[in-house]
Amino acid sequence: MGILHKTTKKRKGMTVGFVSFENADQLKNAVEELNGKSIGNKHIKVADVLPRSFVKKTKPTIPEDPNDPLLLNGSENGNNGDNSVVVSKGRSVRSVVTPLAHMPYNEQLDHKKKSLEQILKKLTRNARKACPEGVPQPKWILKSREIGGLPCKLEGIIESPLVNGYRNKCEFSVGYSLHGKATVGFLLGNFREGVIAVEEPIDCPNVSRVACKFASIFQEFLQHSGLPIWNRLNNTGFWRQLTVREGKNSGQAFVVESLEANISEVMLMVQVCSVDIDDEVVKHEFQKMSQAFVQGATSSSPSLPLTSLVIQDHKGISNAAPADAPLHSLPIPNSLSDSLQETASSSLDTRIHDYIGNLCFSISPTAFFQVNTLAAEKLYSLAGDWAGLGPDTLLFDVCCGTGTIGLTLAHRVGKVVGIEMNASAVSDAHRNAEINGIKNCRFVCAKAEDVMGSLLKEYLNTPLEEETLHVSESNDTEGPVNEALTDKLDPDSLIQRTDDVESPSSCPQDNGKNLEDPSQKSCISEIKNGMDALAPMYKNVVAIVDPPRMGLHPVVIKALRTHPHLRRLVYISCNPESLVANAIELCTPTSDKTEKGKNNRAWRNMSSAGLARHRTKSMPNSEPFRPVKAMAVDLFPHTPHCEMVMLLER
Ligand SMILES: C[S@@+](CC[C@H](N)C(=O)[O-])C[C@H]1O[C@@H](n2cnc3c(N)ncnc32)[C@H](O)[C@@H]1O
Repeated sequence: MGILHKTTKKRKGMTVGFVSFENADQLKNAVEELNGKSIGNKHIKVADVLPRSFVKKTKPTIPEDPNDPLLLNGSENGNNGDNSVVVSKGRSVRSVVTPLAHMPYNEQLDHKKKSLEQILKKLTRNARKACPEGVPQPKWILKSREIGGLPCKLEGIIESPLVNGYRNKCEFSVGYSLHGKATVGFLLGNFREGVIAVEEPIDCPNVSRVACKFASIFQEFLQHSGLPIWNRLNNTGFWRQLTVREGKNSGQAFVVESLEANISEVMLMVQVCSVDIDDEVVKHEFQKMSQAFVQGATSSSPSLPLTSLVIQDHKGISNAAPADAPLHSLPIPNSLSDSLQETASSSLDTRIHDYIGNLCFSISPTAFFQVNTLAAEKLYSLAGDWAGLGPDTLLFDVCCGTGTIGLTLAHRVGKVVGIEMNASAVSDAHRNAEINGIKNCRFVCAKAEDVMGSLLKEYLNTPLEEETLHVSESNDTEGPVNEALTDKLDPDSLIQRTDDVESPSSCPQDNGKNLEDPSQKSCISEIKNGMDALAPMYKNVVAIVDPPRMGLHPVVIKALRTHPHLRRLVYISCNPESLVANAIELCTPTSDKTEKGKNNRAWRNMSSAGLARHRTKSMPNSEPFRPVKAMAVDLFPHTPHCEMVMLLER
């Protein structure tokens, strides 16, 4: 009907469907247009969605994405503003956020290993089912019976060097507690379940004392603030979320016995929604808030570091702000104590730093960085060891964030090509290469699905047709891809994104430091304007992929699978289900009778593995990879999550 909206959802057989909108205007217009309209002999009735009241027996919600503190909070949260919070009896914030905390750590590891084995078996089962008729089953499937149905050996799980207080980043929701008190902490469940109560994080063993303390300072401040806290039932209010990011300013050895002594930088990012609020009032509140943070930090014993204070202004319904949500930094008042005067002078430097091995990483407020730095170091070194690197290796670091994997392995390879869609993370990656004196890395700011094919071709020294740079393989995509990945490519989009890339010299946090590396502005234009001048024929082409929770885009999988020179692929994943789904597509044999993808909607009800099986039917005939070995690294003690690494070869 041409009605603008964000998503629609209706289960088969249900007479009720759900429509969500980008903004209040869209919603208002849809209500006016739709209410009472007839479809066939039925009339549409529009009603508000009321959260179901919480049912006692509901299973505790396990946060879905350990790296995304938003989901650590519950992906949707809220309070109803009148303090009549939905009661979730018997739940504690500790059991929601850290559901394994009641087990000794070695039992937690056993528990995770068993559940990973179950997930891995899906790879064997689905690849066996998807193997085309007349094509022999690969050896790894036949041999799987000898190892209990696993596609390859699960070599174990590497424990986290730090078990408590390991998170270097926490996003605390602002809401009302079960007792109606304005609270800064974690949700007791998610909005979908009707749970909107927020409780203090004090009992969550994965949160550091420093982060807890800042949450409590902010909570105290909110009791006296003149501006309202965010109400998720009607999407109004001002204060939404507090992110605490911790960093180090020197690479000296980590002292496990005294965790706080290792933290020398703290960035606080406060998310607000300033719509319809007078600028002067906002300014005054921010001043009071900065004072409160400084006062709280200096009066703590020992005092807490506070090096940057950032405001993120976000109007959207969920707290998940887009990467381009406006950010501005607030000066940190240098009154109160001498120790803070020093930090005040650097208050415009809105970044934190962390160390992996002996490399320093400079991280901007919204860029991804693994939340457990010491365990991440183990993860990256495992991935490097399995990747079979050498001076003749070209390493693709797919979904490279701030460049962590590529930069830590750069000294072991000929060249690193990193691909990342978040412009500030790419800018950080360039800066990180510069500050660590690393010269053999190139970072491309784009969605991997838009450039993977072109980059692989470039390093094969195959001349690229001008059009292929624009067309992108995503035209072949069939069936579902995650919403975030369904962007239609417009011919100019690649060029557009190049311009979006923050040039380090114009970066407000740059303190005037001009990093004169032309490659920093290169991005897609570099691919277009004649490729890497030196693009030699690397003997050994390896990819380490570390995609977000939903896994790799089908176009990226196809590009990796159909590139004959790519013999080894190391897949890192925080979601073993999507790793398995992607591995089904990478490892299932194909035949020369490729089916054209049918444009039916049956995929809507398919599991991720079923969907992957379906996609293998239209994979061009190509040599499949085989799973060689897998290993987990526990980055998230006390939660059911861990990172999984799988080596694929052919
Ligand atoms: C799990 S993080 C890994 C980052 C990095 N490898 C690290 O360990 O710090 C996933 C990264 O993928 C990026 N990303 C998400 N979708 C992407 C896409 N379609 N193309 C390229 N990068 C993407 C995110 O911005 C994020 O930085």
